[in-house]
Amino acid sequence: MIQCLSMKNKCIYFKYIQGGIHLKIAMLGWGTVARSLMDQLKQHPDAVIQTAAILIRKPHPRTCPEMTYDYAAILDNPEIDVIVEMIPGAEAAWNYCSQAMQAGKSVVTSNKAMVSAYFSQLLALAEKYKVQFRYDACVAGGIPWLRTLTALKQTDPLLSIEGIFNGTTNYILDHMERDRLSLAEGIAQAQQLGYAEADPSADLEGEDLARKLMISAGCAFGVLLHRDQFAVQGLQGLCAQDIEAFLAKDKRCRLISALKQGSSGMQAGIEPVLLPFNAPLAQIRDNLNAGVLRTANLGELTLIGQGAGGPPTAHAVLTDLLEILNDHPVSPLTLQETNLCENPEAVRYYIGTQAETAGLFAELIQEIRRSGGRTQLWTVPTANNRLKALIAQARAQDPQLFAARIEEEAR
Ligand SMILES: NC(=O)C1=CN([C@@H]2O[C@H](COP(=O)(O)OP(=O)(O)OC[C@H]3O[C@@H](n4cnc5c(N)ncnc54)[C@H](OP(=O)(O)O)[C@@H]3O)[C@@H](O)[C@H]2O)C=CC1
Ligand SMILES: N[C@@H](CC=O)C(=O)O
Repeated sequence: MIQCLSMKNKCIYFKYIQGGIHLKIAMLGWGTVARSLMDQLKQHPDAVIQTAAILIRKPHPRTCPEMTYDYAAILDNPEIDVIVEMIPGAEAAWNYCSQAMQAGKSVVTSNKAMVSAYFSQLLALAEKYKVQFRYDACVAGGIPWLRTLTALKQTDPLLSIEGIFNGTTNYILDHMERDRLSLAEGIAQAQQLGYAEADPSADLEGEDLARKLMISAGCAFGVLLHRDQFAVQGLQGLCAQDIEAFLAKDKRCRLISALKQGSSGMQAGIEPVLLPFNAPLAQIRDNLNAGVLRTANLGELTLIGQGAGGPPTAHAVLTDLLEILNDHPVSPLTLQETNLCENPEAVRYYIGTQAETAGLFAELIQEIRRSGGRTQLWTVPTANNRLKALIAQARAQDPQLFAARIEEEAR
């Protein structure tokens, strides 16, 4: 029996099979996340979700009957309720997902490049065509981060979010320290483990984090951040001598994203931070992610879990699918434009660079040493914007410069 449930102008087809409700999906992509999703669908005790089609692209061969190169046929198939989009990059995915919603199909995606680039358009399409749009897998892999932000802000406005949201770079930092891997070896291992983006420079240079911060900002604060509103610094230039210098000072480097309501407005930043060994975020190992949120009444809440890789990401996709199947409503989200401001506090930085460039910081040096041809300096507390401007100038001279903000005490 087929029953048409009320999704206003378009129907989702539910089938009652042996007493269980059945949802038909089409997967877009057949990579790390899609294969893990297929495994989890097969393991699920109630066979409630059926994969009717898998969109692949040539020259990938059709290795099972569900595989197709024909997206139009997927869109035309009225039995397919949900498009599960798991490909890299914004543009092709946006074409697929926008067409899907216009065809009355709900969309579940793990694609943060697309969601961050087309966030308000995707929300508007879902509203217009009365379909569901779910994207929990886009941030922090298996941690229910976005759904927690969305739920909490309804009772208590969020004050800040921060944490570690890229499994690849956390894995690299952890294993450069523990196994003395080089940056290149760390990237290669993270790729093998299925943590890295198709283009791993998105992980290394922090663009993946920028996308995740933009999506988190929408769910936490209802704001639409644009990529050109905030600076991002990744791990480019980091070398073994830098790691040795951090250890000698009882510091551990982590790539931290933060978004907070300051006294003069909202501040956003993504950069490497040197944490004392006993800081909570310094304990985050391997590909784990840790999201810390603060609200006025709840205080601080930290969620730690698998942040990258097929199984945790597919788990988040499956959770979204089951919510659609169970007809859980999505909390309405509208995004407002906002202005960001600079952190006005004085900060200290570590800078690893070549001898010639180090001279730019002459007035600000608290400590300086040389190691293996690298000049390593620790600055005195200095106005944030002055230091950032000097670092940008120095990096133009030495692309291998690595800079990290120093956090003095564990918070
Ligand atoms: N891996 C992870 O830990 C996480 C990934 N994500 C996101 O999930 C998505 C998938 O990631 P992942 O599975 O790791 O990526 P993979 O690179 O492993 O797989 C991507 C798949 O998409 C296919 N594909 C690429 N472009 C197209 C296209 N235009 N049409 C049809 N198929 C296409 C690729 O096909 P082909 O083989 O032919 O290139 C491949 O099968 C990405 O958006 C990623 O950012 C999100 C959270 C975590
Ligand atoms: N490349 C990403 C994958 C998950 O979002 C990461 O390493 O975190």
